Amino acid sequence: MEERVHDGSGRIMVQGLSKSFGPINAVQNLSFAVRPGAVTGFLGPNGSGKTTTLRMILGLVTPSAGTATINGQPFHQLANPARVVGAVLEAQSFHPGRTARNHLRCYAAAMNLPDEQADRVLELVGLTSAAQRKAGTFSLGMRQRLALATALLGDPQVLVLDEPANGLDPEGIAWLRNFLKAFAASGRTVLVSSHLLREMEHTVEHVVIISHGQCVYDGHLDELRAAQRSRVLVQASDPNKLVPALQDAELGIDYLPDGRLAVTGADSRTVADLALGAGVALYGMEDEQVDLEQLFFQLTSGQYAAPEQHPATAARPPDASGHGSGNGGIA
Ligand SMILES: Nc1ncnc2c1ncn2[C@@H]1O[C@H](COP(=O)(O)OP(=O)(O)OP(=O)(O)O)[C@@H](O)[C@H]1O
Repeated sequence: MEERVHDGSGRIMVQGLSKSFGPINAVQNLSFAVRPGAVTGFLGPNGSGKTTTLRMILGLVTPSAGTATINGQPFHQLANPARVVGAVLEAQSFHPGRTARNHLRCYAAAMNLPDEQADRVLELVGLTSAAQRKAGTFSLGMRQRLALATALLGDPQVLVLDEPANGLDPEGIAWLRNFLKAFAASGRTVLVSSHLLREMEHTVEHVVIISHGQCVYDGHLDELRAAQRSRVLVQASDPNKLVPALQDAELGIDYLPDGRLAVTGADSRTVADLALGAGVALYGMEDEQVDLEQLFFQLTSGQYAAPEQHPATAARPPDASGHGSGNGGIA
């Protein structure tokens, strides 16, 4: 291929980005950075503002406030955007009667790229054997691959994908995971949205989680994992007597609606010993493990009580209201 446009930082910077549609505040004061070399997951439930944010990054929606830049420039100021950013937004439509190869050749011609580039990207996405098939006969998973191939035509430095795993079977998801990881490992930038943390758990290193258009977590997935707290759920004969003993031991206590206490900071044996010391009988005890999926649900439903802040890290756990400052971790 001729001249490459890989000389920029490859960074996506979102600063104070907001978008309202009439009374709907789809995105509110959102800030985050996406760096090359790792896959960044942009996670949030349906309707949390992911697509609107990605469309603002790609210059398709005008922000109500704030900025989004790629390589330090707004999308519309990039000299050759298709060579800098490849994007797949929602399920794309293809001319049903056109073969995959011809579809790609049309786009390659529009970008001034040689025909051979079509075959190169078909191979990259594992569609070589379907090159002569009409796009109208493709399964949803194959259409996702063809959309990705289209995004890759310009050999971009940055990939932005909106829910690319939708419609993929487990094998397709595994393939996508390996592809995105390898793409990022080659020093490029990947921002990929999903409403399912589980789907992205093994793909992404860095996560930006949004809820109601606001950032609730921006940091490494490993640090989010470390923030998982297991709790001991205790049914005590006299909770009012047990609570001071737990407080003296500096343990965390939540009151559950069913009358049990949820204790953090100690294992069940320690809690049992403290109850014994306080002369309180225990009618039941249960270890509760909070998995990543639950944590994601708690973060995005706004009911999450924050773990201790990790001062030395850029990770930004939410405040007690379940919402972060919205200024997630800009370096
Ligand atoms: N063009 C529009 N006009 C009016 N409201 C819109 C428009 N686009 C998005 N919204 C609203 O903005 C909010 C955020 O939508 P957005 O599509 O960005 O969320 P999302 O996280 O991508 O969700 P999904 O995964 O369901 O696409 C929603 O309440 C949506 O209804």
